[in-house]
Amino acid sequence: MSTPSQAEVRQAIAGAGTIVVKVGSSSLTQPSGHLDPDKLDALVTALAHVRLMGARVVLVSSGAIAAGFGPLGFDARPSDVATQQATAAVGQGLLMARYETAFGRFGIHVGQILITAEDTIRATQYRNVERTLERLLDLGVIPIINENDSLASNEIRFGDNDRLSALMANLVRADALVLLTDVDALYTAPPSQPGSKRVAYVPNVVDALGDIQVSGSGSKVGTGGMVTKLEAARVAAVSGIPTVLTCAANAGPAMMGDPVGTVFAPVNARGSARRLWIGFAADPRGTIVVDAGAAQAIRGGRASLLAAGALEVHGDFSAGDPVWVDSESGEHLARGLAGFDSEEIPQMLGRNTAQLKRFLGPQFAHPLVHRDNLVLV
Ligand SMILES: Nc1ncnc2c1ncn2[C@@H]1O[C@H](COP(=O)(O)OP(=O)(O)O)[C@@H](O)[C@H]1O
Ligand SMILES: N[C@@H](CCC(=O)OP(=O)(O)O)C(=O)O
Repeated sequence: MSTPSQAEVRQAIAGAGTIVVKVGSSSLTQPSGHLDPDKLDALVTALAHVRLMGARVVLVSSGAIAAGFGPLGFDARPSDVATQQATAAVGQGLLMARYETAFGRFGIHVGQILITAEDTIRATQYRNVERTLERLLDLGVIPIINENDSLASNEIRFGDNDRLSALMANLVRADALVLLTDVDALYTAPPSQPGSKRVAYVPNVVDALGDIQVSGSGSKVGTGGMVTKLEAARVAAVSGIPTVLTCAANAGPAMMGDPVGTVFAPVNARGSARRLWIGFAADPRGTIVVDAGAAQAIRGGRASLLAAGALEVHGDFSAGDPVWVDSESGEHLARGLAGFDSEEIPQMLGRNTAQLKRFLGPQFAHPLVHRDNLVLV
């Protein structure tokens, strides 16, 4: 795929039929960290215009914790996980009530989807989310997505809505991803550093960022800073989706293709959404180590991982969980969804399909990871 020009990428964003917009807590809050209804209203106005012009819009919105801590009587955003989760449970409803009223002024309905990594990694649940979003968009509704903070545990959370928004863009096969934050663009260094310059165009976010310095969140309320936004732009780019990153006040112009913020070109043609999801959505729970023959077959890109080529299994996982597939030297070859629980695998190691069937039963005569669930890294 040849690299498009900046103008072409901006044009593609302006013409997007389906658009995923992510807004961070820092763009919805006052300096004190509390939710700012005026900022929320201004964002809704920009999104409503795009929706009323015919685009399908998905909003990934942070802000549940920001909306919840004031009403609960806290002076600042809580820092321990349990209080954050409780605060998000209170704030999410308040946040949605604001969105419902604000979009209601334009006659637009919203629908809430709260999601955890765990919910979506298994094929059936992934398909359910996909189907629900599709139907909501067909109905003209704006789905509003947030991580299900109250259910997600530290180990399994997406961790930040930047990455979640890129995965959602992939899942709904969006034509553009819009990342809205409290800076107007990506800079060559954190904007507080003297001499940092705006970057208007990133033609290849996968390998052309060596000279950009990024840091974590600059605000009291945001979580991932520029690091997770670049990760989101990367996931979108390899999914074939262009991204624009700018401040919430520029949402309208950014979606019209005006020269604001930073645009990131797609670096791949669109791949299978499901396989990309396996590659990015969740952290592997274990590892299956394979011999040289299996490693070669997997690198070829079309083989399932058979027990005959597997040497060791590490970790505690269930069938359907994501796992690493590693070479004997410890190199990650692929990510995949395990076909068996980790405790079932040791007895299968090194056995061919006929042996598995004869000694363990026909239910074991299947790949450890089927090729449809295997993604090279
Ligand atoms: N190179 C950079 N260019 C722009 N912003 C940067 C850079 N490095 C770090 N940042 C910081 O990232 C912050 C945005 O991230 P964050 O606070 O997590 O926002 P959000 O709540 O929108 O997710 C900015 O306020 C800025 O301080
Ligand atoms: N899910 C959390 C926000 C998590 C998050 O990614 O925040 P941010 O970095 O502001 O986009 C909430 O709603 O408060």
